[in-house]
Amino acid sequence: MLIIMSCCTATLFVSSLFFVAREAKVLYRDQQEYLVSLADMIGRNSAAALVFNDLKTAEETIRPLTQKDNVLAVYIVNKDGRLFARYQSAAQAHPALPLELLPDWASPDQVNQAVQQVTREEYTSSFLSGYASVVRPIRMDDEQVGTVVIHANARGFLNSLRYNILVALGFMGVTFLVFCLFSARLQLMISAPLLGLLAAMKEISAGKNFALRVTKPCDDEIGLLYDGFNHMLHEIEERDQILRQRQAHLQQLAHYDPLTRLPNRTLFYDRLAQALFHAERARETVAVIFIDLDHFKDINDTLGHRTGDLLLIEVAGRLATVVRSCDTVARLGGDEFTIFCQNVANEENATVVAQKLVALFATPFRLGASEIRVTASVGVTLYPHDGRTVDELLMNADIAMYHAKGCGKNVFALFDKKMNEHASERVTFLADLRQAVELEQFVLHYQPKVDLLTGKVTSVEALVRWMHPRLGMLAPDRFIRLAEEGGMIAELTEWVMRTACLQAKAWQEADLAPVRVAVNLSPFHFQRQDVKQSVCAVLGETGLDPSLLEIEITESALMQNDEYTCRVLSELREMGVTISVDDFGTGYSSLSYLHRFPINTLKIDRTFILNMTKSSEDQAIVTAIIAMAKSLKMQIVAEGVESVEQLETLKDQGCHEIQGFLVSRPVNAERVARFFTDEDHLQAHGAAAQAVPGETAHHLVNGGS
Ligand SMILES: Nc1nc2c(ncn2[C@@H]2O[C@H](COP(=O)(O)O[C@H]3[C@@H](O)[C@H](n4cnc5c(=O)[nH]c(N)nc54)O[C@@H]3COP(=O)(O)O)[C@@H](O)[C@H]2O)c(=O)[nH]1
Repeated sequence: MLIIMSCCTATLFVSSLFFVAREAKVLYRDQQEYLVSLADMIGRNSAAALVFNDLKTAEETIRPLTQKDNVLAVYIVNKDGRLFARYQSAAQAHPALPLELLPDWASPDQVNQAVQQVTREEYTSSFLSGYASVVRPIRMDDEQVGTVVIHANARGFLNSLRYNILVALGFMGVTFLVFCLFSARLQLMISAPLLGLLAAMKEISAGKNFALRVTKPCDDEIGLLYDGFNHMLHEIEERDQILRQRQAHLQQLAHYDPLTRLPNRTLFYDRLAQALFHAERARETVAVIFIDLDHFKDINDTLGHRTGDLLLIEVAGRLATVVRSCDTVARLGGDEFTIFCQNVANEENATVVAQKLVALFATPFRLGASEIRVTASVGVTLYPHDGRTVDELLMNADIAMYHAKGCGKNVFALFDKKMNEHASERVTFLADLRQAVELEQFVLHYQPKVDLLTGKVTSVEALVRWMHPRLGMLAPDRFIRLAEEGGMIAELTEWVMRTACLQAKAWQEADLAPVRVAVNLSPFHFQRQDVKQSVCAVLGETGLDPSLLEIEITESALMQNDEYTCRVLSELREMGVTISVDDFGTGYSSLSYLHRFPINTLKIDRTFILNMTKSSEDQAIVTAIIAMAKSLKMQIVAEGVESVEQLETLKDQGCHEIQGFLVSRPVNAERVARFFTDEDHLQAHGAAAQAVPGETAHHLVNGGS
């Protein structure tokens, strides 16, 4: 704008200057011509007066000039060079003129000098100084008879010049003003849309609102610029949306459990830390609750992971109904859930929440067509009483939960400092077990299975015991689960299998009747290890005939990953190994499902045998299992037979074999070998049963052990 305005102003100035100068020149010429014509007219009129030395006429000639207010002085000089006639204006101030200074009797030289002086440039063309003069000869018949000198002021010329300059300046000013207005308008036309764009850009970048759009003011280049801007915004908005979606997804993944959509461990820790911070200032109590489902692993193993997942989702939904909106329910992983409740008034209130949580599991979970019963063990700890940090509180809630599990599950426990001792005991116990596996601090006891028709021992079950250096001989219930959790079960099972096979081989070599030995396989081990490979290795190592090895797997192990299970069992069967299903009836398997597996034997769980004589339902279950197994051409073993009454009922039902304290408790290898005779081990019980069944059974149990 400045450059354009400067150029235009300069152009205007130069052009105005040019026109003013041109006008001045014309004015000057007009003025000159006027004076010359005036002088010539005086010369013509006074020529005769000069010739005839008629002063009066000459003065009359110049008198009209005195009326002209621009004429300052008029001099007529005769041919002798003397001042003949003169007129000098007294009214108008003017500088001293050369002839004015001369007296009437001045000599011709003086007059001539003065005339010469007037003739000189400064007096003839000094318009700008405000005066003009002309010197013209007076002629008569081509002879110069005198000279006329006129002095005039150039006020008219100067006024005209001033007027012209003023007009030019006025024109310049108006033009400049119009130009300024026009250019301002022009600038507004260009800059207003750009400023609008700039304002929109600032608004968008401040509010990060990329959904905003600008309305284009015209269809020219600026309109195109607006279109481009909107297009750019559209692309940014799209990318922004994708970015936000991805960020939200990442946020979700980072802070929420994808299965249950509950907060995960990270978010729970974060929220609990904040809650503790708040509680510290407000002097409030916070309850931290740890919930673990009982036997969830079995459900997962038997009904599959899909069902397990559905159950976890249902559990998550139920847990959320117990707490307030300000509390947080989270899933730490697996079947472990945590809750913290803010501003809990006292321990009683925390107890109420824990009771409600346990009660939540009283109603079975309906998953599709099936109904699942699951319970939970709940541990509760309180801030600040039991701990001040997130880690401490969670650890104590976990300890309390383990304590609840130890108390028989499906209960809650409030943290007590004494529980810490139990927890550290567990850690010590785990370390002991690890060492025991390394040092092979175990022994095997064997329990015979007896054929109900012949009364002879068909096989023995190898049952492991831990010879703990401090605690003495420990039953497997005390350490099998721990070995599974501690990742030692495969090593332990291999030891059991190798020892049992070596023992069976030893019995065979001692010319005892060949007895099959049964080994328990943990479902954990079965699913995660190459079972076939370890069985082959042990058989190869010990040289035992595969037909003398029996593998017992639980019903739950059978149900998980059935394709894999079926393949492994078939391979073992092909090798000649006998396959038994342990604890049958406790799982969730459909009876018709069994025929798909290469199973030799079903072992009816001892809980059914125990109640069989008292409960008609258990009796019916046993009858059904026996009938079904027979139709599938499977061998039936009844576990936990303790009384003659049970023995007789099983006989009547057509059960094939029994195992239990009635025959013998699990005993060491030497003692169990006494059963490997042709003797009918049931005959005595039959007779005894007639007499004093309870006593006989008791005697045998003790004797067997
Ligand atoms: N994975 C492995 N599991 C094993 C191994 N050794 C044992 N176990 C499992 O531990 C559980 C407990 O075993 P245990 O304490 O040895 O108890 C066995 C018997 O003593 C008991 N039994 C036998 N007869 C009776 C009876 O008449 N009454 C009664 N109350 N109990 C009786 O039953 C246990 C054997 O049961 P089962 O295996 O189902 O045949 C137990 O689940 C073992 O399986 C191992 O090496 N690996």
